[in-house]
Amino acid sequence: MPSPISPLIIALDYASLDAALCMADRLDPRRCRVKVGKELFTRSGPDILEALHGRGFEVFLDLKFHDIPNTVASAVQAAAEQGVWMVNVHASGGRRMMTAARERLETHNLDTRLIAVTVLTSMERSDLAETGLDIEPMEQVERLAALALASGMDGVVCSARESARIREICGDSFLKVTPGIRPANGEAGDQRRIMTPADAMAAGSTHLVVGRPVTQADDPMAALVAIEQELATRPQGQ
Ligand SMILES: O=C(O)c1cc(=O)[nH]c(=O)n1[C@@H]1O[C@H](COP(=O)(O)O)[C@@H](O)[C@H]1O
Repeated sequence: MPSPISPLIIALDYASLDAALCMADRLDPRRCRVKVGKELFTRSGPDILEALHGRGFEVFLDLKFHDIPNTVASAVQAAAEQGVWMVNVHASGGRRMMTAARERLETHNLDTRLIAVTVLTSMERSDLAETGLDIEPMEQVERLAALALASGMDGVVCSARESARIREICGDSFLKVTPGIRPANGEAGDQRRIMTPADAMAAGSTHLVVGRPVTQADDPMAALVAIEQELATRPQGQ
C-alpha cells in the first residue's frame, strides 16, 4: 500500500474496539494514519491492530514505554512484530533504554519507526518544576531530542512550538510528531503547549496528532475535512 501523503495521524481515543472502528470506517487510509493509545489498547488488545491493518491503515501504537532497557526493548519488539508503523518510548528513560530498543529492532530486521516522547504537551513550566526540573519545557525538549537522536531514535514527540528548534538541532529528516494540535478557537482541554495545524506544519512538524478536535466534534468528518483544507491551502514552502 502506498504511504499516505498526509501528515495527519488521527488519535482513536475510544473506550471500545467497536467505537474506534466506527470512526476508522469513516476515514480513508490513503488520507491519514491512525493512533491507538493506552485506553483503547488496554480494553481491546491486539485485535484492534489487526482490524485496522485489515482496513489498510498504518498504525502508530502509542503506549509510551518507560521501563528498564530489556523490558522496553521486548515491548517494542512485540509491537513491531504486530506490524505497527510507529511505536514510542519516553526519552526520559535514558540512552541505554532507547539504544536497547533500537538494537532489538535491528537484530530482528523490524522497520517500525521508533520515536521518543520528550515533554508531554500537557505540561508547562510549573508542571516540570514540580518534578524537580525548574526550567522551560523548551530546554528539556532540546536536551531530550538531542539524546533521542544520539540514541538512534527516528524522531520525537514534542509540541509544535518546539518543532522549529528541533529541526535546527536534529535536522529535517528527524521526525517531529506533534500532538496538542488545536484549530483556531478550539478547546485546549488538558493540553498546554498547543498550535494550529497550519502553524505546526510551518514550524517544521512532520506529523500532526489530532484527537478530540475530530473525535469529539459534532460532525467528526467535517472537522477532519476542515483541517485537511487548512493544510491544503497553507502557503507553499513553509
Ligand atoms: O504520544 C502522544 O501521542 C502524545 C504525547 C504528548 O505529549 N501529548 C499528547 O497529547 N499525546 C497524545 O496525543 C493525543 C492528543 O489528543 P487530543 O488532545 O484529543 O488532540 C492523545 O491521544 C495523547 O495521548
